[in-house]
Amino acid sequence: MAELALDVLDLRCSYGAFEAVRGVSFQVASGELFALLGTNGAGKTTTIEVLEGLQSAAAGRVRVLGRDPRRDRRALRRHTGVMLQDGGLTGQLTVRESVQVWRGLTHRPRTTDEVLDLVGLSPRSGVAVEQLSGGERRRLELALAVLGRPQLLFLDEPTTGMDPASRRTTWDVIRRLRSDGTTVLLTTHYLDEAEALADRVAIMHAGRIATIGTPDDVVTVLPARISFLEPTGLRPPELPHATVAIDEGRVGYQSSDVQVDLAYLLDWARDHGVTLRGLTARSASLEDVLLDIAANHTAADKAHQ
Ligand SMILES: Nc1ncnc2c1ncn2[C@@H]1O[C@H](COP(=O)(O)OP(=O)(O)OP(=O)(O)O)[C@@H](O)[C@H]1O
Repeated sequence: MAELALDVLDLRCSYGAFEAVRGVSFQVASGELFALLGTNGAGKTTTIEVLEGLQSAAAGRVRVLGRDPRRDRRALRRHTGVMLQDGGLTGQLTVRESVQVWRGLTHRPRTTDEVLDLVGLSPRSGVAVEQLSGGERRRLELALAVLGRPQLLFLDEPTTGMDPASRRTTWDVIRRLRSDGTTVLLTTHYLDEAEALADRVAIMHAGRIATIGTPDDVVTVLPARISFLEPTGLRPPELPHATVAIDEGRVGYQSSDVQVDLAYLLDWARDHGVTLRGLTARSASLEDVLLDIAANHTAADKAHQ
């Protein structure tokens, strides 16, 4: 792996007697966009707070840009940008004034025009923060996080409250930052966001990393899905590599060889003169993987409590 921006080895964190992070290890290369995903209470925020130097680890070794995030917090602050879930903006200031205030606190900041242009807020520069939409507010928080051209950017739920168009604009900004060489650690509950943006993802559950890899690799552990509306008066066929279930008028197959099964299904439909209405065939998604992890780990988690 290229130079490491993040290096986490066997991290453990506790709140009193409760161990919230139970031996987490991962590495993020410089310039990589890495998404930390998981179920509620999985330990993502705790892990990120350790990386940001806000919390101490109970055990393990953590390096951020080669430094100890707790001991070297001040030095690291120059090289990292943090977009928090509630960025502490002042409602009466305009967008431009907010950026100007933060510029005064930032080492070698971008110009106000550059950063507003980057996040698409130039047309809103004279508007008071309290009059911004939720999505515009998140984009202003993103502008403040990248004001100091950070090497490493922490993005915590960056598109919460945004409509689809605003999300796409924000994705483009994040992609641009990444292509300029910024390392990004993203957390999000929108799994399509991780699919669209991340080079690699880790899915945490109950204090551990359940799976890690590229989005494509992570989803291959589960079968692909084929589905269509149930044809009237005809039993759907058995497919060579799939199991089938019918739910509320929709036929759903889970297939370990989607190409062979789909060809078989289309032959069957032609031979029987059936139109497969609403036909879809797709790989498993990150959401399928997360749901599977949550369902299958439940018994083991209970044993730990
Ligand atoms: N200050 C605290 N005191 C006690 N327990 C805590 C504290 N903060 C977090 N926890 C517990 O630690 C576990 C991990 O919490 P954490 O916030 O890191 O999870 P998360 O993955 O970020 O969850 P979410 O997606 O719901 O925000 C949870 O069971 C949570 O209840």
